[in-house]
Amino acid sequence: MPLHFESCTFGYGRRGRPVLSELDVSFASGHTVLLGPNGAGKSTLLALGASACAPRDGAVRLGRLRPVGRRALRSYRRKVSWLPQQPRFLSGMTCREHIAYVGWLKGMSEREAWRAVPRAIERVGLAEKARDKVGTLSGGQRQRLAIAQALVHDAQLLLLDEPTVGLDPLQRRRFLNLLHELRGSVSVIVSTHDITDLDQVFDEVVVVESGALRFQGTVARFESLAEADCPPGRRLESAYAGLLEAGEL
Ligand SMILES: Nc1ncnc2c1ncn2[C@@H]1O[C@H](COP(=O)(O)OP(=O)(O)OP(=O)(O)O)[C@@H](O)[C@H]1O
Repeated sequence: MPLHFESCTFGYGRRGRPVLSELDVSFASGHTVLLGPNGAGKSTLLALGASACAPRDGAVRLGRLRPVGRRALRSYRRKVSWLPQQPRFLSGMTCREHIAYVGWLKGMSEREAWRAVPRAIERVGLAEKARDKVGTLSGGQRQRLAIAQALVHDAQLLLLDEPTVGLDPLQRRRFLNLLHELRGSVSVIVSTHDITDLDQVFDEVVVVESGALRFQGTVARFESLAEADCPPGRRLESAYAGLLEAGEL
C-alpha cells in the first residue's frame, strides 16, 4: 500500500525549527530502503508515517486513508506497523506475552493475538526464547522481538527504523531473508545506514538529506551513480558517497 507525504512540514515542539519542510514524497508498494546522513530526518519521517506524530502542515496518507480523527487513526494504525529506533519493552513479561500484548494493543482480540504469536516468533528465530522474560534477552534478541511485534497483526506496511543494528551476521542474513519472504504480501520501508546487499532485498531507494528529498529511484538507478571504476561489491557505497558529496560542492 503506498504511503504519501504531501507537502509535509514538521518540527519538534511548538516553535522548533522544521526538520521537514514541505516535503513531497510517495513510497510505492513494495520494499523501499530509506537512506540519509545522521540527522537527515529519516526517523522523523517514519514516525510521521506511523502516525506517532502529526505534521504541522500538509498530510500523510496510506492509500486514501489519512490518520485524522479517532476512527481513522485506529484503522490507520492497524494497517501500519512501526519499529522505532529505540523500541521500549516491558521487561517483566515473557516474549510471547509481549507479542500478544502488542497485537492486542493493535486492535486484535486477545484470542486472535495469542494465536498469532507462534508464527511471529518463529519468523524471527526466537522460538526457544518464547517463555523467557524480555529482561533476560540480549540486545540482538530484543531487536528480533521488536520485529516479531511489528509482524504480529499482519500489517500492510512495516516501517522499520534501523532494524539490523545489534544483529549478528547470521541474524542479519535471517532478517534480510525475512524481508525477502514478505515480498508481495506486505510493503516495507527500512531506514538504515547499512547499505551492503540492498540490491537483494529492495525495489526502491529514497535518500533524504536535511529533511529534503535527495534521490528516489530503483536500486539499479541508484547503483548507476557509482564511480565507473568502482569494484562490484562497493558500488552502492560509492553511489551513496557520490550523491551526498555532490551536494556538498
Ligand atoms: N525528540 C526530538 N526533539 C527535538 N529534536 C529532535 C528530536 N528527534 C529528532 N530531532 C532532530 O530532528 C532532526 C532529524 O532527526 P532524525 O532522528 O529524524 O534523523 P535521522 O535521519 O533518523 O538520523 P540518524 O540517522 O542519526 O538516526 C535532527 O536534527 C534531530 O536533532
